[in-house]
Amino acid sequence: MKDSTFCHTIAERINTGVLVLDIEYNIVEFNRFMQVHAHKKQEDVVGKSVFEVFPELPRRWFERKLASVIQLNSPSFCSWEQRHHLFELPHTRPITTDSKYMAQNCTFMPIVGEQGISHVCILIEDATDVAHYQGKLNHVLDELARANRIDGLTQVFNRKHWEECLDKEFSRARRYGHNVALIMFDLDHFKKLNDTYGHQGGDKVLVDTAARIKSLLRLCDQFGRYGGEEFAIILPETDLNGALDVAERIRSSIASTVINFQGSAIKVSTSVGVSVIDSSHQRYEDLISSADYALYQAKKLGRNRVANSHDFATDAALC
Ligand SMILES: Nc1nc2c(ncn2[C@@H]2O[C@H](COP(=O)(O)OP(=O)(O)OP(=O)(O)O)[C@@H](O)[C@H]2O)c(=O)[nH]1
Repeated sequence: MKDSTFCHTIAERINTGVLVLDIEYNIVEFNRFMQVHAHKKQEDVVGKSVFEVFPELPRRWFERKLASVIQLNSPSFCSWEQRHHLFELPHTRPITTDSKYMAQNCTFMPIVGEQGISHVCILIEDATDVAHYQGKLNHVLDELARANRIDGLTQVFNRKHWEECLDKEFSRARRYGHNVALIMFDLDHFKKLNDTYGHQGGDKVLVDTAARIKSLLRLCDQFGRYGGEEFAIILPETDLNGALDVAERIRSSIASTVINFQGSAIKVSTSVGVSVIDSSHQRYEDLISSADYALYQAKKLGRNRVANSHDFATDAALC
């Protein structure tokens, strides 16, 4: 068998597209894979410009790619991750993918003739399965990353992630001398509420309360569930007066809202502790302790109220 016949037989049988162009972009070779997937016959495309046969090709990009392959006399690769596909070849997989076209890995190879590079061979590999499963994997990884950050019940940050946010915000504020305020609030007599309406009733109160408070906050505020029925909010670039305003808004919103659960109208209140970064806070945990201490004072003073740690600074230092 002659070399060219040998090569032609291989090109016809491999499960990869083979497209050979001359340096004027005219099609010279169009193997069976291409004929089947592009639904075009060899005799209808050979001799025609590749841009006429595949008008969807990104012409400028394609011309530059071929120019560099020819100039450098070196192969070049374009993966489906860079460009999902070059040629609009419908895929034949009985699976749902984001695109109706075959994902492609394309290799561009210079072919050297007697007078230098005369042609460029493009190998087109079907990467639809890989792209599909990579997409699924990315989706699962995103979900996992989200589950790692979000509290499953209330859909606000979980404690671990919220503390990581506070750690960063606290370091930034200390370094640049900026403000950062902390609000911690805890629903009052929640045990009694659970006893009266059951755990499901308690859960509904937590979910509704978290959603309502979230809607009161700015996008840059970081809202987390600190534990049980206790929540915490980081307010970047916020001074004491600003934080007290937000705290009062939270308190009054919770106190004035009725939560409907299985025909019952549940009313709940909250005690709120506020603290703003100052020189006594060496670590972010110190800021949490201050806000928590203020929250404890709000409970002690009768609940359904806001207290700030700066009013109890001396007491706190004694604790
Ligand atoms: N429904 C429900 N209850 C929870 C959840 N996490 C914690 N709790 C309950 O919240 C209650 C908290 O009770 P306590 O710590 O005694 O506080 P409290 O009754 O709210 O009293 P004060 O905070 O002093 O006003 C406990 O009964 C916990 O079981 C949860 O995810 N769902």
